[in-house]
This record gives sequence, structure tokens and C-alpha cells, in this order.
Amino acid sequence: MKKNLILIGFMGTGKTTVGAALAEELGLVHRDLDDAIIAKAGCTIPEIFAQKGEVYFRDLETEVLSELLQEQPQVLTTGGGAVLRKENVQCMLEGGLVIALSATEQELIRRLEADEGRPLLAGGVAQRVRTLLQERKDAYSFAPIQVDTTEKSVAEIVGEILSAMTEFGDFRQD
Ligand SMILES: Nc1ncnc2c1ncn2[C@@H]1O[C@H](COP(=O)(O)OP(=O)(O)OP(=O)(O)O)[C@@H](O)[C@H]1O
Ligand SMILES: O=C(O)C1=C[C@@H](O)[C@@H](O)[C@H](O)C1
Ligand SMILES: [Mg+2]
Repeated sequence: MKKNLILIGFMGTGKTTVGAALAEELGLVHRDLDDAIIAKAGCTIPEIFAQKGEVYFRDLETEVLSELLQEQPQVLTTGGGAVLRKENVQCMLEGGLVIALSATEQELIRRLEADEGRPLLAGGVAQRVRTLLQERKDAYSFAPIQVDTTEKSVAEIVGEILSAMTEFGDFRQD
């Protein structure tokens, strides 16, 4: 049985925040792909982008995703762009149950303007979010579970995920 729960979604949809609460609820370990990349690189994501460029970051992201998915069970939260490579999508679909979080453009801008550290949003959060959302509009649709997080609390979102998951088996830690 597939044991990993993998959260995907655009930046600011709350993957890291919701993933931690979901893992706690299920008694599972929570691992975050961005955090694992930071640990492996020994510097922050803006530093990786500035010093090595986005392609280097994406290569590292693919490598670390594959490494993290060797372990189970866990809640694995990914970065907003982790779905951009087909091989990553394949790796996620083979590695567990994929859950996509979404939110309206307005809500994403509100959340992301208050939360720094995303190099792809440098130079103007609102305009960058609009452009990237358009570019990525179909990138998260492959997930069998889709949850809109707009104007919902973390507890409500976790509740929605848990009820949507019931038809996919029991992911609680035994
Ligand atoms: N349901 C929510 N309601 C309001 N604010 C939220 C909600 N979920 C997350 N946030 C806030 O939005 C910001 C982004 O959340 P988070 O870092 O979890 O997003 P993410 O999807 O992991 O983003 P990234 O793709 O960049 O890793 C944080 O400031 C967080 O506190
Ligand atoms: O959406 C993206 O491309 C990104 C999202 C973040 O989680 C980080 O992985 C990084 O800032 C890139
Ligand atoms: Mg995150």
C-alpha cells in the first residue's frame, strides 16, 4: 500500500503549514522538500537562486524529492514548482497519494505579501503571482484530491483532506 501523503500546490497555498498539522493529526513524520534542499545545500533558497541559478535549484529539487520518497510513511510537502518536471510528477504518483491545495489569486497575494523568501516573487509579489499562476494553471490538476484553502482555517483544511482521503485507504501510523 502507498503510505506517503504528498502535498502539492502553488506557492502560498499552505502546503508546509497544513502538512505539519496533517502529519500531527495522523501521527506521521512531516518532511518538507524545500527544507531538505536547504539542509543539503547549506544555504537558503534565495541564496541558491542567486549564486547557482534556477536550473541548479531544480536539479537539486528533483534529486532530493527522489531521495525523500524512498522513505515511508510520511507527509511530504513540496515546493510550488516541484510539479514542473514530468519526472517529478511520475515520482510523486508512484510514491504516494498526491493532494493538491489551491487558493484564489487574491488570497495568495495577501498571504505571500506577508511572507518573504521566495525568489520567484522578487520584484513585485502581486504581478509575479498573477503571471506564474497563469503559467502553471494546469500544473497541479493531476492530483486525485483537490482542496481549495481560500478563507479556511488550517484545521478546516486538514478535516477536508481527511474526509477526501477515506476512499484511498488508511494512512494513520499503525
Ligand atoms: N489557511 C490559511 N489561511 C491563512 N494563511 C495561511 C493559511 N495557510 C497558510 N497560510 C500562510 O500563508 C503563508 C504561506 O504558507 P506556506 O509557507 O505553508 O505555503 P506553501 O504552500 O508551503 O508555500 P511554498 O510553495 O512557497 O513552500 C504563511 O505565512 C502561512 O502562515
Ligand atoms: O513555486 C516555486 O517555483 C517555488 C516555490 C517554493 O516552495 C520554493 O521551492 C522556491 O522558492 C520555488
Ligand atoms: Mg512550503
